[in-house]
Amino acid sequence: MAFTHIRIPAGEKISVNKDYSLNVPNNPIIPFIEGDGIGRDITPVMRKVVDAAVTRAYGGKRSIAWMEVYAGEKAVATYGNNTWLPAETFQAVREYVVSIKGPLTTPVGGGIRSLNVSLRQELDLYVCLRPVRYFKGVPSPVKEPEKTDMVIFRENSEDIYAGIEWPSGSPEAQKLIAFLQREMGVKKIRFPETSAIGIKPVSREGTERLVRRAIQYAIANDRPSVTLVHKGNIMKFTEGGFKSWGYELAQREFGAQLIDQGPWMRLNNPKTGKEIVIKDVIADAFLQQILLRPAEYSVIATLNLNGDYISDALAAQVGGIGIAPGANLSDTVAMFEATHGTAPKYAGKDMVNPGSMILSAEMMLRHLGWVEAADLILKGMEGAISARTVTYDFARLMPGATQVSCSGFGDAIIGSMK
Ligand SMILES: NC(=O)C1=CN([C@@H]2O[C@H](COP(=O)(O)OP(=O)(O)OC[C@H]3O[C@@H](n4cnc5c(N)ncnc54)[C@H](OP(=O)(O)O)[C@@H]3O)[C@@H](O)[C@H]2O)C=CC1
Ligand SMILES: O=C(O)CCC(=O)C(=O)O
Ligand SMILES: [Mg+2]
Repeated sequence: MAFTHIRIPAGEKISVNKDYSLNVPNNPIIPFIEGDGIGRDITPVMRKVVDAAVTRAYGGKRSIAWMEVYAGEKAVATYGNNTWLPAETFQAVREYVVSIKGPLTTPVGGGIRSLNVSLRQELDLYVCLRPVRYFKGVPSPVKEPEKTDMVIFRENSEDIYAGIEWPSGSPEAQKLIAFLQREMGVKKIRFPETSAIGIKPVSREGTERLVRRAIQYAIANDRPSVTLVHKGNIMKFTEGGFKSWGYELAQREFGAQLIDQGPWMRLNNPKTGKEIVIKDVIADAFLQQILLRPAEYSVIATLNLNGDYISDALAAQVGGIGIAPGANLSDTVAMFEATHGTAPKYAGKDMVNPGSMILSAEMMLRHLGWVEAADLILKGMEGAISARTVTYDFARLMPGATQVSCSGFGDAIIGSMK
């Protein structure tokens, strides 16, 4: 079907096999969303770095055909009529299988709901995958940042992010509160007249598909443990359910056995024969342990809100959200995106760190199987940082470093690929 505003470049579509593996042509069409705020700074730099890596790795045999698709402020400017997320953007992202996006603005307290969350929900991108690793030379607030090496699997389709909530005083909130009080015997709403109210759906299916992907990842990548992070002591049936269903899945599908009386379990990695420990920790305790004993954690499986908080907290330990990459995944579609937002005060200043988006693209290249190009991006990033050529966020913590612009950092990465 023809698009209205999306221009299809010369190139070929990626397709998905029955076993979810990809057929990647040498000139795949990759949709990209520029993003709001600093999106206009970091997205062009990401594209330039990726193109340089691909050219260097494959000498013209492979190239990416970038296809701009629209969301956020640029969509409204392009489509009019207050169109924040055009239907053809969903269609393109689904049809072309692998895409990358810049950050999108979400107003607080009113206005449109999160476009980021809408994309994830609509496309059922149920895994938010956020690896957190240290690059040598990056300034960090902790003494041994290299001990932080975790991969977060954040459930991306349910929890309070489902957006089922009503404002204080609204007829809907009043109706729901009255129902809870009259029909469900609820007596614990402290200020029923003025309460806003939200609903937190957490399902067995949603938990199982997320935890399954986390364990599969641990097996494929020779990781020593998977930790279920939850607040099940307080939210017994939602977060507590996540914990129980996660353990049950590990037993049922991966043959995990209790360690002593449990609840911790172990399973044998069928690829390596090594042990993988399945454990759990309560979310608040986890947030202090990642600072005190980060080496004890490897793969993390958690619910949507916990995963949002944990992502930024862990990113800070290894240098900040300027270099925190990520991906949103369904069984077939993959949409890569940075962990950070639109940082509006820096928009258009060619100043911020493009590292998060570049490393998200590095994950994307690896997902395509273009590992040589992905490796070149890592080499370039490591080279630029070790030469102490960095953007403001690192420079302010690295006395004597050379501060460069957003685009200057991209050029330093390209220069270090040699
Ligand atoms: N996936 C997405 O699209 C996301 C969108 N958002 C949205 O973004 C908007 C702004 O959110 P906000 O809470 O300010 O969070 P942001 O992540 O946009 O920014 C917070 C701070 O993080 C630092 N930062 C962010 N990105 C970079 C970068 N590339 N390089 C260096 N430093 C960086 C800056 O710190 P400093 O001031 O110290 O320099 C910045 O002020 C909101 O509308 C929010 O909803 C938020 C998160 C994810
Ligand atoms: O959608 C948003 O505006 C924020 C999302 C967010 O913080 C995240 O995904 O990490
Ligand atoms: Mg966040």
